[in-house]
Amino acid sequence: MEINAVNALTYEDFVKLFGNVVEKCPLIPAAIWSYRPFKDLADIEAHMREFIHGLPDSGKEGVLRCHPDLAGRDLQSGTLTRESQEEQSRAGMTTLDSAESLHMSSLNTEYKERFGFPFVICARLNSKADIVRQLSERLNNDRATERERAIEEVTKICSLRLRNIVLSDIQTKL
Ligand SMILES: NC(=O)NC1=NC(=O)NC1=O
Repeated sequence: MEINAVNALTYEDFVKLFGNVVEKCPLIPAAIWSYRPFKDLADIEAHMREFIHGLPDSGKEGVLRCHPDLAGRDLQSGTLTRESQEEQSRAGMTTLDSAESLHMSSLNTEYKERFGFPFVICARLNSKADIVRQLSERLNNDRATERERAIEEVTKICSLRLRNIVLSDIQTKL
């Protein structure tokens, strides 16, 4: 999708197209629509990143709480968003055996009890083993460090989802 086509989108169409680039947080694209015209895809990503990093700690934790657990309840009940479903299945979360599933759920519970928000990682950039290792390692962080680390992962997920939308549209156009 050409950047000037993105810039020409109405507010409603912009939020319809980019509404879930940050999981269940349409507020973020709704807010950065005001910064159009965007120079290019990287410019949109930069505005999204700035907005997220500019949130107060409570806002950052709110964004994290909008994320479904990896291999969690939403996956089991089939209520993940399309993007999350695709990301989680590609990271092997849909083919865990019962021991792995139990291990993930106890680590997720321990993490949530410690930090008050769910463990978030960019599943598309990590294997199943990476995810378990990161979850175990990051449990040792202090809250402030872990909040920033998790938000970094949110911005990676956002960038990949943004590219998916803008670049895949180009493919259908060609
Ligand atoms: N808790 C999570 O990290 N969830 C997710 N990461 C992704 O990349 N997709 C998800 O649903």
